[in-house]
Amino acid sequence: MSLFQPEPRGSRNRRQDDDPREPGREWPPREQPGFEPEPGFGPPGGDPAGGGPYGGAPYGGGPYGGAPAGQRQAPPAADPYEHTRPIYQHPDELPPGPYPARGLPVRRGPARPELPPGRPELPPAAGQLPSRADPPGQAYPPQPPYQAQANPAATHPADHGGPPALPPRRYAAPQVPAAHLFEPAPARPRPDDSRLPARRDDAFADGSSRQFSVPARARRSRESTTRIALIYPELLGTYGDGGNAIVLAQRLRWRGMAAEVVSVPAGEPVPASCDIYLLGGGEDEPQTLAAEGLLRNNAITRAVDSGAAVLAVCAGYQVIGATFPAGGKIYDGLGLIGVETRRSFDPPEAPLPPRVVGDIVLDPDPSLRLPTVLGYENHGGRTRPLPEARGVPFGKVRLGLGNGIQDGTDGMVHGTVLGTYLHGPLLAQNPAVADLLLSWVHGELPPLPGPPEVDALRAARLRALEIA
Ligand SMILES: NC(=O)CC[C@H](N)C(=O)O
Repeated sequence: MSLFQPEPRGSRNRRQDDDPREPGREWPPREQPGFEPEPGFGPPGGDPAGGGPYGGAPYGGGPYGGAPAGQRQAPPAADPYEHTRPIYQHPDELPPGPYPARGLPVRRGPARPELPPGRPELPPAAGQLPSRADPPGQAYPPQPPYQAQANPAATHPADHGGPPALPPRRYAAPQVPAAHLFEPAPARPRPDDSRLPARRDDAFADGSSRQFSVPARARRSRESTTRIALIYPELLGTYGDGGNAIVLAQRLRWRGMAAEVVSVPAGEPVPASCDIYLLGGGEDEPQTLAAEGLLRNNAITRAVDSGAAVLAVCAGYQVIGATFPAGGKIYDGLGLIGVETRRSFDPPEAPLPPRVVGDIVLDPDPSLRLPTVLGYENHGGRTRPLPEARGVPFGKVRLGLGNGIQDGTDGMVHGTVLGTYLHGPLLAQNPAVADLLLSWVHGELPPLPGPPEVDALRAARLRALEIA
């Protein structure tokens, strides 16, 4: 049958047959006698290491109950969604507060003048490239005409002039042949201090080694528009992590501050002038394309050097580290934080499930002064600090896997850079983490509790996970 022929009425594949909204249809459905889930594609709670196209039950082990793959699912409770009710309140019924637009006045930045039509011109040998997001009026050197191409990496302007010289990476890829990664690791000499990355602590108010106090030179005044760069959403946007940009912008606006989300499509140069850079999760191959694009102008590293903050989730976390695996090879990351990622490390870290999918809960590092952090994870990579790494883990894993190494941690925080395995989107479920990032850019901000829907969601999730 041709793919394009209409399906016959009553076909098993017709989605309408399963539409719970069909009149007279019971929802949630009763247990169906004889129902056996397919192995590897089982009901919630299935084996996270199991088969399935994504390495296991995609909704496995969560707060929504469910039986292990291969076992019959328990009959649903009378109303399994009871505990989520409060978060679906109609906006008109919400308690008054500075949350919706009708609360605090929204202050917008000055209108941006129209850019001249067409793309800016670039030099034949491009070094530090201007970006379409940089202020207009800048003199753009000549550039060949823009040509859309299928391969996003190939459209990068640096392709027209050869790769620019890169600044030195903080954490270089260790010179270990890939085959060694699955054998006992050779003892690695600790580099002498002169080779260590520059101390970042001197950016902080009291010059102490507390890395998480407010930076002395908060990069932005409260009056200027905070620019939030969403990096390569087509490549690093598989898991809804773009929501982190919305949360950051909204929490600024609720405080009467102006915010702008600058979406940087793959193939475009990354502006170095943003205040916060967000990198989300992605599949292995898009992840390699993202790393390639980011290494071309290293704008994020330059921005971090002048005080910008970075939140990198999962694939993004792996990409800002020293190295990561994809398709049987090891790729260079940005070296912004001192971690390396592999499919597995030597014992005692291995063996571990090939992929971890499910809820994750962290007790954040005490220096961050954050409440419990909630999210979900879906990754095959395992991440560990390099011997010379500075910074602290984002948190201790209370539920889930995180970095997947023996110390039971997730993520890494160093200066104004936060890498973690937590999707969610992270900031939607953990507004305190959003405010931590904002404080790195703006200094201490007025407290902003809630919103109440998020408090209700957090409470419901913690109850469902039997943590609260
Ligand atoms: N969720 C993700 O971003 C996945 C990251 C990476 N491709 C891994 O599987 O480890």
